[in-house]
Amino acid sequence: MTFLKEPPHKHGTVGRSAIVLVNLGTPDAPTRSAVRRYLKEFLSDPRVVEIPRAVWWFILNLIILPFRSGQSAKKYASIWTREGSPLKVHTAAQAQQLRGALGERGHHNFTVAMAMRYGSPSLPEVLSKLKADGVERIAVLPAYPQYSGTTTGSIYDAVFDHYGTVRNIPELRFVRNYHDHEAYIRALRLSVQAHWDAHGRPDKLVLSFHGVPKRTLMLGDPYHCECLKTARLLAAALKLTPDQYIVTFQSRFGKAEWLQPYTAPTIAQLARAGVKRVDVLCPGFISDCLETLEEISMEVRHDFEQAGGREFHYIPCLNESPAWIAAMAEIAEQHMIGWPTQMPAAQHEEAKADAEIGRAAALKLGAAD
Ligand SMILES: C=CC1=C(C)c2cc3[nH]c(cc4nc(cc5[nH]c(cc1n2)c(C)c5CCC(=O)O)C(CCC(=O)O)=C4C)c(C)c3C=C
Ligand SMILES: [Fe+2]
Ligand SMILES: [Fe+2]
Repeated sequence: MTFLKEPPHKHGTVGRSAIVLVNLGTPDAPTRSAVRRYLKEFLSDPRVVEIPRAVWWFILNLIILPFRSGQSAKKYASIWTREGSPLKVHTAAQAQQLRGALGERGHHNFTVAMAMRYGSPSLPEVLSKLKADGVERIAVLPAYPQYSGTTTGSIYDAVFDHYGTVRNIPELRFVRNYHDHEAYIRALRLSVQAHWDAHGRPDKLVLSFHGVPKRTLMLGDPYHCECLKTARLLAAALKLTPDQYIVTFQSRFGKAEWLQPYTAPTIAQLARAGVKRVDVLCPGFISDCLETLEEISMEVRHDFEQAGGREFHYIPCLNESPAWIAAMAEIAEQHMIGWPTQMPAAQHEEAKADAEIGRAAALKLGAAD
């Protein structure tokens, strides 16, 4: 076993802490080849597709990638912006604003970075850069409020895999979920309230979460329960009665049964049943992306209108809303407890003196400076 080369040890520096905001990832461009590369990495993850590897290799390489890459590229092209993929643009902006919000709370001796589970910037790339910058403590913040083995679990895998190749491993902390965090629910409530203050209220609020195969629920994945809890807390915060909202699951992939009810047919059925206006919120996504901007705001909107619905409102994700940035700062702060991010000057001096002693001793042992 060989480990990655450690950067030269710098005596006289104070170890920094870092928050890494990790999102799913997205293609580098809305082209067939870039989407194929992204889908291949994503769909080869055994956390995402739990089918025996040899069987899945044939299905993925001979059926899914040749057909889906071109279709998905067209969808990506319909939401692509001048700055790039919305998912990446929002995640980068959130990381930058989180840095500012934590600074306002007095945390200065730390870094905020963003990474993607698939595509770039990759976790190994970002974690290596943090090491080179002298980071000694890392809190991993997944962009998923609800835990699922398919998403959060897979981020943990990638972090563990990376540190399996590292000699000097930093202190690690992981945010597991925040589906019921008061500040997250508050940010969702404020976003819905602002939409209703500007546009009036719907006949039905649809809370649409990304689906997962039903089998994962039966095998113990807590995702379904966490989605339902988010919905219950948000409905209570908005003072909604059970008939004023519904929880659905979108983005089904493949032939197997996924969590039900499915978003698209449910919304079409609402229109057929005489519901004139629906508002759709996707609380499981903290950034707008293909699944919200194209699938919900374009495809599902079309289905609703075709089925006789009159008014379809898509309520954007939390993105860079001030309440969400504040919520992220609160969640991050709770996971940095005890870390010297607000290090007083006296401690800085003490750490420097300790480092000098260490440097002198290491030099005596023949270490390079
Ligand atoms: C194949 C199985 C999939 C599982 C399980 C799954 C779970 C899951 N995904 C998200 C969040 C996002 N998924 C996004 C895109 C996307 N998801 C799948 C498949 C599964 N997802 C595919 C194949 C794709 C790519 C697009 C396509 O070809 O349809 C995205 C958007 C990415 C973007 O670039 O904008 C997000 C975000 C969650 C939260 C989740 C389980 C809880
Ligand atoms: Fe997905
Ligand atoms: Fe449940």
